[in-house]
Amino acid sequence: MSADNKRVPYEAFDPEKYVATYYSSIAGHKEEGDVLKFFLDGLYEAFKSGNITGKKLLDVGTGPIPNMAFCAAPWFEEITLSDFSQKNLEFLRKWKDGEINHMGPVFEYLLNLDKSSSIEERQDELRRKIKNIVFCDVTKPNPVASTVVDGDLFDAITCSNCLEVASITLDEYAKSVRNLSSLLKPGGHLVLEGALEQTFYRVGDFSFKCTPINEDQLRDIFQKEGFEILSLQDLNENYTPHKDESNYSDFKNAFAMVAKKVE
Ligand SMILES: C[S@@+](CC[C@H](N)C(=O)[O-])C[C@H]1O[C@@H](n2cnc3c(N)ncnc32)[C@H](O)[C@@H]1O
Repeated sequence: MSADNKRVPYEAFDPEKYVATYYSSIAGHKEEGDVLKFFLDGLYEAFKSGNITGKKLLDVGTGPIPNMAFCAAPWFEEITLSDFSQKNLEFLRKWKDGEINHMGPVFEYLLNLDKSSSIEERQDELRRKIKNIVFCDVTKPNPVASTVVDGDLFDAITCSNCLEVASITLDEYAKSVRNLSSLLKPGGHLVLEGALEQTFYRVGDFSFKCTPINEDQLRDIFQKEGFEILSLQDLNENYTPHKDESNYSDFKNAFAMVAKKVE
């Protein structure tokens, strides 16, 4: 674990509690409004056209949940999942080996939108295409050093609810964007989702600090770091908002963004 991240005690992140709190049903946690549905709809929208495609995909800060990779899998040959927490990496390996099947409600919801094939087929495809499950620290240059050999960069990166929790200041957030960008081919896509103006979120008894970034700051950072923003949605009136009083997190809004690294 890096020195800087000692202040981010990710050994306290309990994958089972996280899944039980935020992903046990498509309604998500009752204090969070419709944010899970919004994130999943955003993923479906990003990938449904097939325009985001290529050989190698990296998912950053996967946590115990490969939902972004699930939507991307039909369009890529090789997938790398990554996370800072060894507990999450172990959890993902167990899921890939078929020892855990915790993704039912999320996969069902996504397949209902795209009506392509059965959950079993899509889950098998994803498990087969996942080639690496590796440690990642987005706050460091070359965040997944072990998987980028001879400058063979990724065609696309997906990342949800990670950048704002991996950093505490906007400067750190911008550095993490730069670090991610260094892994992406020019012209490659980034599909990013997350919380806006969130200062903490809780897993079990543990409260994790976040950078309370807003939409203008987000746009500004990505444009300065050499991305063209192709789409940026936030929670609109179609979704139930987050409760004002919540023990679990304090986000004011959420976003789903597709951006392209300028060539
Ligand atoms: C709120 S969870 C999000 C998990 C999943 N992507 C989702 O959307 O539900 C945040 C994740 O970011 C990971 N994380 C925290 N700091 C990180 C860092 N410096 N580099 C990479 N991942 C990090 C945590 O281990 C955790 O799995």
